[in-house]
Amino acid sequence: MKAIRLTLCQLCHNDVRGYLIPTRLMSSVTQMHEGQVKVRPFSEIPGPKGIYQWPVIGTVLHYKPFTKHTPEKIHRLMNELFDKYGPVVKFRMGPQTVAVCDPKDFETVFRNEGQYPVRPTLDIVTAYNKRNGHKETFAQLQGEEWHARRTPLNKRLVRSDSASYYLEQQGQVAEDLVRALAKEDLTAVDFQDLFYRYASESIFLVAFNRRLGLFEEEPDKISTDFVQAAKTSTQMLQDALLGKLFMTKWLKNSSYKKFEALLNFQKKVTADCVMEARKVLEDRMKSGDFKADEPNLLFSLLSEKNMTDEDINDAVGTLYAAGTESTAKNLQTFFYTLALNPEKQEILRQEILNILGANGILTAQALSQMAFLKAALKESFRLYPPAAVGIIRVLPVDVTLGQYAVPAGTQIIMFSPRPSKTHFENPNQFLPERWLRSEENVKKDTSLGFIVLPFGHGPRNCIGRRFATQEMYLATTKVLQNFKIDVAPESKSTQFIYKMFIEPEEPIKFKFTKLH
Ligand code: HEM
Repeated sequence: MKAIRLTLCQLCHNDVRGYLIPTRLMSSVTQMHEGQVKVRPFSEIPGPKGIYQWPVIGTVLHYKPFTKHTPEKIHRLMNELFDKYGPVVKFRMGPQTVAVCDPKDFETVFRNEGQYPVRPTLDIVTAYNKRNGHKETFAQLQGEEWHARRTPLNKRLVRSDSASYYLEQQGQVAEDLVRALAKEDLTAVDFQDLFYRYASESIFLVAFNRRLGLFEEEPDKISTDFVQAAKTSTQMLQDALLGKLFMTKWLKNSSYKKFEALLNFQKKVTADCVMEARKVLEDRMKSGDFKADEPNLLFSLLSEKNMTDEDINDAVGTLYAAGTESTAKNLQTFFYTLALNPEKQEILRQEILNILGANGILTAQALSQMAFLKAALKESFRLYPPAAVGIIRVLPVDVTLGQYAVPAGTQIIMFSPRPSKTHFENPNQFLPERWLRSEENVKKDTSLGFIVLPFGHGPRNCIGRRFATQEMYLATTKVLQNFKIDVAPESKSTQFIYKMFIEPEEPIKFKFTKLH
């Protein structure tokens, strides 16, 4: 089962002979180890052997009915492999893969990822784009092509003030969420749906300059159809990531046709919304009401000479798609963590009330003072890592991981959920305070800074991280100003699974009790 396509060739799997590091490798290794280190060849990396190393079958054999594991619980499989084989494991996850769990190795990988980090892509998306004559989606590209498409977005999404421009508008969405949570008799599924609507509405207004209206009594049909199409296609992408739709690369089977129809519809709505925004922009330009440093993302992209309409549609469509489930699911997990830890929830509420009062609105200045809020979210990310195998790289150079030589072109998984538990005192406790004192800890060992990486790291990290955190801060401050968060007893031992991002095995029965 080849779930993942590598765009760099995998020619380099020949063993590295000789036990001392060759001179051309030393640059990457000497940063990590002093003096000459004995390096063992790639062939000696421990892991399942024999048939487990065969293409397709080697991956399939890790899961039911051959083992007790399922792709959604890949974190358990990974932990089992590390328990058995040590901190560097070679196994099949699609291609032959090396998985590491030591933050020192994460540091080595990131220091060697180069200017254009390579992350594996999804075959079904590439097949769709090729079959329909579209350019490849920017998040699927590699090398200079990826860089050229990411650069204009970086400029507008990653600057510290890029998200704060939307604070007020996104704050109104947080108020809609609070009103919806105040309704009685909401079920566990309703809560899940509300978090989804919140994330969807918030990022849609950034990407398309308008509201979807999902909190209205009767949302517009186009909006609900668009959201449903995005939800279903994201679920299909999750299946593809877990290796379930690999035939769609070769066959236009029924799954592929469904995916194609969903994407065609989303592309049409996206193009209509962007065209509408272009008309508004043209009017503004005619009346002289447009400056070169426009802070509005869509207007700013539309005024960029180096971007075609197709590039812009792809960029904002990708931001919407990548920014919905991710934020919804992680917001839900954060609320769950706060519900299980009422004393910490109270400390956080007091911080919010001290800075904002009972009804105040979050501003960039207020946010800069909320150290406990930021520490609490980081600690929630540590306890419940957003993605199990979310950070993967294929390096352009050979490196040494642990004591093993890993050739360029190998798929490398950095499994951060494990050091999130092994490298911290009282790892199962929710202790936001540990991040308030973290400066000195991080100074002691730089690799510790590579453990809790909810948004990845380096030039290819999550481009939407400022928006994701802003939306989570907005929702949390508004909700804690208004409610006490609790969960029903049966949800207190919720197990989490991964479908691209973390989600509860069963929907969580939240209880939002009004404070006033
Ligand atoms: C809590 C919410 C989110 C989490 C946990 C998350 C996590 C991640 C991670 C782990 C990566 C891979 C990074 C790497 O390989 O180093 C990523 C990539 C990406 N994320 Fe997010 N993300 C979130 C929200 C968002 C939002 C709101 C947007 C859009 C506004 C977004 C857009 C993207 C895009 C486009 C990429 C691919 C970037 C590229 O390939 O250049 N994400 N995200």
